[in-house]
Amino acid sequence: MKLRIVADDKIPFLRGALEPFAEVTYLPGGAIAPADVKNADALITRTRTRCGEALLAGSRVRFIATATIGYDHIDTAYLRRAGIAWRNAPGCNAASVAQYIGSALVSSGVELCGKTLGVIGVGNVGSKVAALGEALGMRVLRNDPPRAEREGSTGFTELPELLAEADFVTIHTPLTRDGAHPTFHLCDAGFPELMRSGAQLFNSGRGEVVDTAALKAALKSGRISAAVLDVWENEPGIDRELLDLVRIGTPHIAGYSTDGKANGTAMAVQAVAAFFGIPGLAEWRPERLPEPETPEIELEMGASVREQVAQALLHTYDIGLDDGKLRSDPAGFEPQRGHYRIRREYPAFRVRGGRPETAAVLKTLGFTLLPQGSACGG
Ligand SMILES: NC(=O)c1ccc[n+]([C@@H]2O[C@H](COP(=O)([O-])OP(=O)(O)OC[C@H]3O[C@@H](n4cnc5c(N)ncnc54)[C@H](O)[C@@H]3O)[C@@H](O)[C@H]2O)c1
Ligand SMILES: O=C(O)[C@H](O)[C@H](O)COP(=O)(O)O
Repeated sequence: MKLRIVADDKIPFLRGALEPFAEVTYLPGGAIAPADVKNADALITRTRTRCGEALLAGSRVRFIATATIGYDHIDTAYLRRAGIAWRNAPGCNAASVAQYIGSALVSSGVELCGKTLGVIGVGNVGSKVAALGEALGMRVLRNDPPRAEREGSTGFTELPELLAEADFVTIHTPLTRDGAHPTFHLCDAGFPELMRSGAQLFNSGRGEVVDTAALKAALKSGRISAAVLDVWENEPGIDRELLDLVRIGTPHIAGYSTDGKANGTAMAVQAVAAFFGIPGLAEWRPERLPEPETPEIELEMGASVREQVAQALLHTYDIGLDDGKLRSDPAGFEPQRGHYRIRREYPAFRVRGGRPETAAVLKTLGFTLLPQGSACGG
């Protein structure tokens, strides 16, 4: 008998991949109910399907693949008890989040070179964000107590010191509520008090890592000068007053590059194939990603290095577009995610005409450099 798989209908590139081997039912992630999964062997999910006892008790599900990095929607303790195996997609959209942070930084209007970037949570995403900061000429401080415990403290900074020194603080931890270093409300009322005056706070980890009331108070008092939020407590019912207070607010799309989505889908398909012993899918990937609308960037002659780098980064990802859409329709949080545009990462773009220093930065970030005056695509 064919395998039965229930999959979230908003996972791009998935349709067709497993159909030769399985009967696949596509459903809206947030609406997947016990009756839908009762006779399924496997689920392929996103963050919108809460995978715990309420959904899975009495089902025949043996495997869950989530096409996402985060897995706080999965009750791993229950799955262990129930004998259900699971996989996430580590690193799949890390470069996408770094692209998001790149646009958040260059759109701040601040001269970044020489400023300090504090990265909290230095895993797949945080490491890429740290590398981006260094490519932009920033001094980078890294805070990651679990890593510091495992690897030794060299290269890591204690949180109070990071907060005292960073001009930009960016959060990239998972959401955890127990263990030695829980992150739930890591940014509480005391956190802004430790931040350097004039500093900005970015959160693209999980909304619940930041206490909404504390952040609102800190923004109102000016203790934190500006915030960029991609993730929120209680999504999609976000706090409208907080949205009004932040410099940039987006509907949890930092990881939504087309490349990141394709990676997540590929890792989920490969995980299902490995678990059930399906042949021929160990290297499966979506065939070809759509090209960016305008893959070539002609940098403005005479512009400064800072302006040219900002032009290139914002060309690949215009963060203001997502901010504008959310502000004009905060209730459209989920539809804006569900119908997200094609957004390619830096390596899908070719640049021409930059200053040598600009070219060096963009090359480090993965852009292709075109010689001056070369033919299209040449
Ligand atoms: N906004 C988005 O679209 C988006 C996209 C991808 C990931 N995420 C979120 O970002 C998180 C991080 O992703 P990742 O791929 O880097 O995960 P990861 O597991 O590779 O890295 C997380 C790091 O955080 C560290 N950490 C844990 N607790 C900490 C604490 N209390 N203080 C400081 N550091 C701590 C861990 O040691 C680890 O190194 C995910 O769990 C997910 O919730 C959001
Ligand atoms: O954890 C992740 O990978 C990201 O937060 C991801 O962008 C979540 O996307 P979703 O499953 O909510 O579409």
